[in-house]
Amino acid sequence: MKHIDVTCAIIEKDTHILIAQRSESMSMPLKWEFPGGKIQAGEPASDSIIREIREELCLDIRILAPLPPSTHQYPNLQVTLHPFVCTPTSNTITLTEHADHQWLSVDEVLTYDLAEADIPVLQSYRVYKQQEKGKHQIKALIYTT
Ligand SMILES: Nc1nc2c([nH]c(=O)n2[C@H]2C[C@H](O)[C@@H](COP(=O)(O)OP(=O)(O)OP(=O)(O)O)O2)c(=O)[nH]1
Repeated sequence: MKHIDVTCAIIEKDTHILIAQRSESMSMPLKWEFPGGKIQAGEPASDSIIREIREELCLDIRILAPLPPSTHQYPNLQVTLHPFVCTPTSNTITLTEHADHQWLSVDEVLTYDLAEADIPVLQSYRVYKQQEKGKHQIKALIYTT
């Protein structure tokens, strides 16, 4: 069974995150995903995601946090996704491979036809956001007491 390691970016802007639609000529045509791609031999995952987002979206990003890797078994392929929560550091998106992109709330993302491997990634992103919210509440408590 073929196994690949793939980085993907959950790019945040305000309260929305970006998903991209795979083109008809890609594998898993027209599925929606977090943009990214295969990690090259010897390449750190954090370098891979910055390279992939530059190549696919012509966008510069800064990594805010890694999320836990998640492995999914497709019928003929095993994919381990290495997700990173990111913020854009440049303004314009130009798609070089994908058919479309959308900025959406997490609830809206769930209504799109996502690649199956991305569902657990979205769940860990929800957990991450809850933890971040908790940290901010603790900080606010410390500064107001
Ligand atoms: N980039 C990305 N790929 C994903 C996600 N979820 C998911 O199952 N995949 C799969 C789709 C592809 O099989 C693989 C990523 O490889 P890739 O983006 O380099 O795809 P590709 O079309 O170049 O691959 P290939 O089949 O042409 O070799 O991982 C995701 O959120 N982001």
